[in-house]
Amino acid sequence: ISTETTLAGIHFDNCLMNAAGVYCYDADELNQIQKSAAGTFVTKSATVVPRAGNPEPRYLSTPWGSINSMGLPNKGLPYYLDYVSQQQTLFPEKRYFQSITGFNIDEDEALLKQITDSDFNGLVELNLSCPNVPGKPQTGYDFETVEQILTRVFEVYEGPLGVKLPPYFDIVHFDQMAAILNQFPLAFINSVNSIGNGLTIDAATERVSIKPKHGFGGIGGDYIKPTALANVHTFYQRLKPEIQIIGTGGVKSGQDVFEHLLCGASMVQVGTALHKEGPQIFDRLTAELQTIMQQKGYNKIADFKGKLKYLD
Ligand SMILES: O=C(O)c1[nH]c(=O)[nH]c(=O)c1Cl
Repeated sequence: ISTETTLAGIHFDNCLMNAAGVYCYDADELNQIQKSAAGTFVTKSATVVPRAGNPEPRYLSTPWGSINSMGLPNKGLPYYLDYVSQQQTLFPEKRYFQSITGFNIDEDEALLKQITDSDFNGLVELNLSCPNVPGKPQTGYDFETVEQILTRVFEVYEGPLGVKLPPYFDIVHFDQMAAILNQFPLAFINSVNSIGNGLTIDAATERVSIKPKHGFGGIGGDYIKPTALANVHTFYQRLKPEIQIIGTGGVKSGQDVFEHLLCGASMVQVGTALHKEGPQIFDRLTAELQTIMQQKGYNKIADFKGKLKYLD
């Protein structure tokens, strides 16, 4: 029973990994993922200059998930490129993900040029769910800007690259985004990022849970699994087969992993549940997935990937 997978022609021993932002801020956290049963890791989204991020409290775990307005705290791209370079030397056969996000198209280009000029041999995850120009929606919801960014990205970068997308909720938006994405030689899309601008409150103190943005933040965990599965499956139906899908959102059990794969994901990321349980979660998720596969008579992911059945 194998939970290995292939993405962009690259083989990973396990289809499970962390979601950007969780257990990937610095070398200490990344080492813990590296030592875990995860097949690989992705770094915290790196920006042109290091960022402290928003004032705390900026993350809260709730019974059904999480809310966060971290504000992109990160060590800056050079730090992560150095770390990954070390790991590439230690584990020459493994490939890692570098998440990046610019605050405009020129920053995206600058980040990609830095990666090109380094010895990075992994995959780039361009985070489109980041704050955009004030007065415009986040980049992932600004379709013209997405098209402009991807045009520029593929003029300057030649390695395997995918985009991290926010969740969509309208079928026409799925159609519009798929039409844009299918124009480009993307290695993958990662669907979904947190559901933006949720609000959790403490009824006892009558206060919001986190400090930034008057308590508004991205929602993760159980709350978002139905949205995540719908996004994974809708893009699986619409994207050209060369663009594979990383499924993210609401994964905390082997069954959740199975459901993402059934919807068409080739790789599955874990965020909120990893934050709660720690990197040993990957042992549990792998074992639970293998048990489900065994019970169903599946030996490998290809036996069931994308084979969700309809009732019609
Ligand atoms: O506040 C954050 O750092 C953050 N938080 C998220 O939930 N998703 C993101 O893409 C980012 Cl960049």
